[in-house]
Amino acid sequence: MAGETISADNVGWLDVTGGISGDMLLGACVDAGAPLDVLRAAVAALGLADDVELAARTVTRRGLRATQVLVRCAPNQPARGLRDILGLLESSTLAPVVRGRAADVFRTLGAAEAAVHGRPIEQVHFHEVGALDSIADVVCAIVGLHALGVGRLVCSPISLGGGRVHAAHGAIPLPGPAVLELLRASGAPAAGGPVDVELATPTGVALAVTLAESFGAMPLMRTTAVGLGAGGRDLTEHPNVTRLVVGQENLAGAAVAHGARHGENVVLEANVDDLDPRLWPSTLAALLAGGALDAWLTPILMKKGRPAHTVCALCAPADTDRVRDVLFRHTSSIGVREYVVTKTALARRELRVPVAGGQVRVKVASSRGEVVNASVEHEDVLAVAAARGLAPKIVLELARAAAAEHLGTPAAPGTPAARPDQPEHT
Ligand SMILES: O=C([S-])c1cc(C(=O)S)c[n+]([C@@H]2O[C@H](COP(=O)(O)O)[C@@H](O)[C@H]2O)c1
Ligand code: NI
Repeated sequence: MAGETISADNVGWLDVTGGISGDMLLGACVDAGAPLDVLRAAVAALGLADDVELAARTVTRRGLRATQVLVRCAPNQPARGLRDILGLLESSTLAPVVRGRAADVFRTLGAAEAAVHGRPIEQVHFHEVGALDSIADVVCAIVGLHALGVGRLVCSPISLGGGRVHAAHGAIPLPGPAVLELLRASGAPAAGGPVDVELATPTGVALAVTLAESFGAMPLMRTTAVGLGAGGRDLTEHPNVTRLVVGQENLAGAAVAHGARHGENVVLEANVDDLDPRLWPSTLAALLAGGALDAWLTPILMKKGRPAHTVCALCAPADTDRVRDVLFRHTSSIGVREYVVTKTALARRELRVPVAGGQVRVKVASSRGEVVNASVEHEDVLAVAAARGLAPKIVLELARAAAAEHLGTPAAPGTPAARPDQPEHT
């Protein structure tokens, strides 16, 4: 795994309406095509090859074929806290990206346990979670997703189940305290039921809320692989499986040709004719602070000939509730329209160009492999201008010219044909 280059061009949709645990996600990855040997190599990279054995078998759950991954561990393992687990990851030869994501999952879980038990995170005991099988589950699920090329993960709402589970400290009500805290902290959508057994474990939920970029329905994709990971039980009412759907997001021929990515966002909007106009700037700022990717105002003429504004906010589906709350809190509107929009985003990269002794970032966008836009980061222009005592317009022109020279493109509009002389200053 060490030093391995991982391609992450695919999107993954995790259907956890049948529940999620660490080993169910692992089963879904293997079922979707992640080679078991790659996962075993990850265990070896952790230095645990002698202690953890992975096996996979085909099972049926409510008539559905699925893969169950069995993680067998050497007995008499020491109790491990967050520091031990992070140390294990740090001293491994796993790829840095895998180490980092696994550490994120355990920190998320540690924070939830700390909150639930009212202890500092360093003193948290991971009860069952600290066992080797959970460490293997987390690391191998992350490696499995990477082996499938999943760069972006979307997750369905989580089915939690219900009833009680018998754990180290006795019977605990479900959803368990750690799961509830993970849900509270992440804002992930979840519901109890539909059966009275534990469908979502702390490790499974920590993986979902840490790795998923957003929650919702299956995103627009061209499906290339489907994997079903089995839980331990074949319930009579409900298939106890986690499903993983892997696919390509670059759907439309045009988008593929442009090297662009599709994504789904939500637009929330309302027509408002009675808000004190001095409140609009703070409203737009609050929308952005509340999670909106963009927020804007359009002057309109409303019914009854009233001059008014349409306030719009664009956000990720997972942020819709928060952004809607801001709209209601900051405007006088008592209703909001919402619709899902798709977006084609060109491939982009960041360039840093030296300008007047400083550095300015430039966002370079390409279509069909050709650079079509180079956008200078204005905050950097202002910073360099302030540091060097120059007018921002001079720094902007220098940055555009430097970017054009670096990219071998004609100077962007607004860039002078010849570079202005570097002003002297002491
Ligand atoms: O033993 C205790 S105290 C205990 C606490 C909690 C909390 O939510 S706090 C949960 N559990 C149960 O342990 C297993 C762990 O599953 P993993 O797959 O996440 O390791 C699960 O059944 C939890 O509900 C135990
Ligand atoms: Ni606990």
